[in-house]
Amino acid sequence: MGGATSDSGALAGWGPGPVSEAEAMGMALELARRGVRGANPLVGAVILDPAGQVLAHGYHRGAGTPHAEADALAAAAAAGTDVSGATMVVTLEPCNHTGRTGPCSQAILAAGISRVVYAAADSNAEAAGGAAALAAAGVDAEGGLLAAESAELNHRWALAMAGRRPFVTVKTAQTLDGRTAAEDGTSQWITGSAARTDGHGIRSRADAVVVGTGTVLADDPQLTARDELGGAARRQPLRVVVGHRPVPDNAAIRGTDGRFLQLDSHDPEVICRDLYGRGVRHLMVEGGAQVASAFLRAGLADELVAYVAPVLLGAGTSAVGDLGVQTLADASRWRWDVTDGGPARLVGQDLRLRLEPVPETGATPAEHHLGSGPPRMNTDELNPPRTEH
Ligand SMILES: NC(=O)C1=CN([C@@H]2O[C@H](COP(=O)(O)OP(=O)(O)OC[C@H]3O[C@@H](n4cnc5c(N)ncnc54)[C@H](OP(=O)(O)O)[C@@H]3O)[C@@H](O)[C@H]2O)C=CC1
Ligand SMILES: Nc1c(N[C@@H]2O[C@H](COP(=O)(O)O)[C@@H](O)[C@H]2O)[nH]c(=O)[nH]c1=O
Repeated sequence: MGGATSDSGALAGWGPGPVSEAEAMGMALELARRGVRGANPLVGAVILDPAGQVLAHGYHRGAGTPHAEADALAAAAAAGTDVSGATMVVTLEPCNHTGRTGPCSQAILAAGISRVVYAAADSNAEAAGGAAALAAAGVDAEGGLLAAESAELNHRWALAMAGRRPFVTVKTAQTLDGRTAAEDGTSQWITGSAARTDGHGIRSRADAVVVGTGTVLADDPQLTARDELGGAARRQPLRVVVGHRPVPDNAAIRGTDGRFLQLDSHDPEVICRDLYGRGVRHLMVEGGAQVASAFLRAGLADELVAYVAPVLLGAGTSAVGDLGVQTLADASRWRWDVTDGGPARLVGQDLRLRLEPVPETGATPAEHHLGSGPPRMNTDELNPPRTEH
């Protein structure tokens, strides 16, 4: 029986023969890395027949889209592949709750999967319990295979979950010399329309977008998510202003849809706690420099997305302000994020860079990325360039 895949590309780098569960987990981790960061963890799944042949695979494409297990099951169903009696190898414990999608534990049971091998347990209390539910229904559920690799992939997401705060993406649009505005405060536009549309893609995935009063008074931003033609995206974030000064009654950010909020605080922890209480699980910080720096100083930046324009200003506002770093040894160090098509991509005329904080384990970025798991797939083939989000 032929294997089904959720992508047009096959699992490049892996031969057609049977694989072990550990090798399948390696595949699932590579699939997970295709996903996009945000409110949900990156997850990949591979379905094996009893002989170890790959029947189907899938991954999670971000909040609101099918989970990896559902994606793999859908791929199998679309190909007419019977997965009853098969093994689901997945990088995260299957969820047991109805969020924006249904519980994976139920989908797995309905498909007749008889064994589930997962890597890391789900640290999201709202979704956990899938393994126990599966075991109670007679499925052979086993956790822990390559758990460290899976946990490492989602280390910042897990930190956010444990802290009961949103996953935070800090986005900047900057010049080659790291400026986000000219000396007179003008900043529209540093990056081109393609990069701005890409940034709107993050807005539409995020639950809330935050700027400081300085940005509101300087730019009068709309802060809505819009497509390349300026049309409203289907999903709109809550528009949040932080700071003491009042937001003018006629400010564009107020809009007319009621999705506007001002928080009279300078403290990122307070802001995160408040927004989490309002259901915000992915927060995008759009600046300006003072607010972005405050999140960085507080260790509350889980992802950095920098759009770098081929422009020099020589003076003006720096993308980030004082981080309390006096000497190089104290520098805030980041690593390139290899997920979601890779850390660097040309978007129109601008370069989009994506980074994540180095986990505090002492391992080097290379050690983190390469891990010590089973043989790896060809990442180039797994990460085809994507043109939009
Ligand atoms: N290219 C880009 O990516 C972007 C560029 N910009 C540009 O940046 C400039 C504005 O920068 P900036 O003034 O830094 O803008 P901010 O949006 O960071 O606003 C700063 C103000 O926010 C309030 N505030 C809230 N939290 C904090 C905090 N933790 N620390 C300090 N202040 C806080 C304070 O005002 P209060 O007294 O009211 O409390 C402060 O004066 C503009 O020229 C704008 O065009 C802005 C965003 C993105
Ligand atoms: N200048 C600048 C950005 N600036 C950010 O976008 C906000 C304006 O959003 P809106 O009014 O919705 O179009 C502005 O206040 C600031 O937060 N973004 C970018 O992608 N590229 C740019 O060159």
